[in-house]
Amino acid sequence: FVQIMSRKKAAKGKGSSKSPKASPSSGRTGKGLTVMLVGDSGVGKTCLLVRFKDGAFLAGSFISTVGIDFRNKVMSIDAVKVKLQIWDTAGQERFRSVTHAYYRDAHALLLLYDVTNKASFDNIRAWLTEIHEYAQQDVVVMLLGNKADATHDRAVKREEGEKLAKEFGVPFMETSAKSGLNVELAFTAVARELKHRTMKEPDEPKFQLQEYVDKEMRTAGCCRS
Ligand SMILES: Nc1nc2c(ncn2[C@@H]2O[C@H](COP(=O)(O)OP(=O)(O)OP(=O)(O)O)[C@@H](O)[C@H]2O)c(=O)[nH]1
Ligand SMILES: [Mg+2]
Repeated sequence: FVQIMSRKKAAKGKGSSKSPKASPSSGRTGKGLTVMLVGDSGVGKTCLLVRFKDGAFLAGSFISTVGIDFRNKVMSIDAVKVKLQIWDTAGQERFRSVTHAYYRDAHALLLLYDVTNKASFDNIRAWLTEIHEYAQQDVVVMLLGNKADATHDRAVKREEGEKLAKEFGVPFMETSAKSGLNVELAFTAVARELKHRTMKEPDEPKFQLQEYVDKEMRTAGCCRS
């Protein structure tokens, strides 16, 4: 198996996990929780990750990810440190077979479409089929409508995203890598869900991901960023 890295990472080589070899075989063996970003090319997966990791937005020219890229981030959830290993996949069709190899080791998937690109939304069904085929049955999936800041170019209504998510029984929210809207929340929500699963007390009620997300958004007012 040949490791392919994005050009950006190859050039910079900083901030990424030291050993991408840890995957795909050891995703469930103490390497932390693995969260994989999937969705069409250009929907903003890399930007979402960079926003989450570095708090910055990559404006300017679009550098499409080649193969797969890795970033680690430690989060503190209820005073417990949770290590997330985040896999940023290439959305381009020609890298699909690379991505397939990683699905089974992912604990959570953030599935993105671009609210300004109807085709990326229409492809969500195909992505869900692919997930069903390659990922673990108990994988946590969350649907994200990214680029929510781009009001003038919007092509997919928030309600459409909500409806699709409901149909497939997955939690949903709109995000923006540009403004930062819900970026932290998206990762926190899946990390919480995964933490609950691994450290479950016998009497503890099941963690309700969508309820948590809705509550967090309410308490943050209309525009959490
Ligand atoms: N307005 C706006 N633009 C965004 C946002 N997120 C990403 N973009 C832009 O969308 C383009 C694609 O972003 P990327 O993050 O590189 O897309 P990707 O999903 O990683 O694409 P692949 O690596 O090819 O799969 C870039 O030009 C970004 O500047 C967002 O939240 N709002
Ligand atoms: Mg990318």
